[in-house]
Amino acid sequence: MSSIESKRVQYRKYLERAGVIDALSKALIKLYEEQNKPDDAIRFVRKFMCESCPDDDQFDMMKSDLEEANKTIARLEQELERLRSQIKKTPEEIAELLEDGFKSLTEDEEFNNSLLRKYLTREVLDEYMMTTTAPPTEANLFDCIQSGTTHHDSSCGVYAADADSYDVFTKLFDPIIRDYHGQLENESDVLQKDNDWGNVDEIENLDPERKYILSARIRIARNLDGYPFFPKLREKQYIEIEEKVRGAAEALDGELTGAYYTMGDIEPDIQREMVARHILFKRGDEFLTTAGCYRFWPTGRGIFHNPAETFLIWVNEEDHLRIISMAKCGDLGDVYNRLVTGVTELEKSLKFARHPRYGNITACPTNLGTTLRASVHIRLPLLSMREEKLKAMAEELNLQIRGTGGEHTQIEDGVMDISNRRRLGFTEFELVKSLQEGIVALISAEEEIEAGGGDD
Ligand SMILES: Nc1ncnc2c1ncn2[C@@H]1O[C@H](COP(=O)(O)OP(=O)(O)OP(=O)(O)O)[C@@H](O)[C@H]1O
Ligand SMILES: NC(=[NH2+])NCCC[C@H](N)C(=O)O
Repeated sequence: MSSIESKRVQYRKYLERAGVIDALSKALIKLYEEQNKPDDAIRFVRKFMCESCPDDDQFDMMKSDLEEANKTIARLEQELERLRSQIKKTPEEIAELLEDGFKSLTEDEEFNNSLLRKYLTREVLDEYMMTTTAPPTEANLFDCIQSGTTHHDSSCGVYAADADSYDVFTKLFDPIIRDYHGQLENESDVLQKDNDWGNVDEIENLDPERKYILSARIRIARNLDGYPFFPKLREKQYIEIEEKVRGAAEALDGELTGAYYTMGDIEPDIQREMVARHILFKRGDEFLTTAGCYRFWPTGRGIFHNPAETFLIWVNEEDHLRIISMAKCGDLGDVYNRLVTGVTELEKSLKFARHPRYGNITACPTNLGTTLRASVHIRLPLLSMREEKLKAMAEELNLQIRGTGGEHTQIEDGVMDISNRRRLGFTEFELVKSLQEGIVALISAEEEIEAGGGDD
């Protein structure tokens, strides 16, 4: 064997060992995580890593390959750190994190408009300092507010770590929910009644001449009963959820017939291309990252869609399911119809979580209730140049404006994403209808400006 070949053999062995260590360390960390002994895990893995390294002679032979080997080890170390940061914290550590987060949030003079900032008072913090949700999840307040205390520019700033979080930390969540959805005056016990899809035929094509609307989309979120939300999901649960949703989706028929693609099997280039075509979610939203949304990526994540790409299910993004209906035109009626059929079918085989007060339950309080966001990508060049007028109309019509790259993106070339802002306290039908009315009003305003008026 030539010395190069021999080096390669050694190097392969070395990498194999690194692979073994990698797998082993992950398993170990998880085991120790259960027992709340992170340091033992790290020590054990490091010791194992040393024992498994090639001896000195072998090391000499692989010197030229050491850079690669080091990268492998660095990746392993990084993985260890990543896992370590997820390991269960002591109540004292949690209290310290909460104090620090509260301090930095309340002392920030520049970014102070989040709902978290508005409702996280000293009293609320003290009351929940040592509280956790029910086992086995045992989420603490920090699991819910970590994103908002890190990103002071959040509009909301909280995510429920499990369904129980809404009840256990109610003095924080309830006012946030009622404020966001315009229900501050509503004292009733039930803020969201049963699903009510209404008369689907009343929803129409909003732009039959295809002058303004490029596409329409309605999505709802669902979470499976009995599982925590993304901040506390374990790797095994990600896989279980994916399996359940996949099974239910693959049983759909007619126009909804499609295939499931697990994220790990979608090439990165293809993923990027699907994101650019607005059909796939992206990884990396900073608010979600801090809340723990991308742990164990790409495990359990994926997408189901029909060949026409008009019916899609996102699996294990922000919620366990995002059920989506789309069309490359303004036919909101067609989109709504398909969504209703899809969710009705899925409900037959999946048990979705509901809250007695808030209805369909989601990780983010802004999505509770109907969980429905109906949107159009619309070109309104004249109105978009009149920013104040557009903003005032959106406010009046309860609409939200985003860029077409998704949430937290900017409007480009007069094309924007306009959707209903509220999701709770109204029926599904009322919200889609209100988006319909809002879009009709915006198109009329655009036409008025086109005709030389509308600048009052
Ligand atoms: N009407 C639409 N036509 C085509 N694509 C759309 C439409 N509305 C949204 N999208 C696309 O869907 C993707 C996800 O959008 P975005 O993240 O803003 O909202 P979402 O999926 O409703 O969830 P969330 O509100 O939780 O962020 C993006 O690629 C966005 O461009
Ligand atoms: N995808 C969402 N849930 N968006 C709404 C809120 C996003 C972010 N946490 C904020 O507070 O600004």
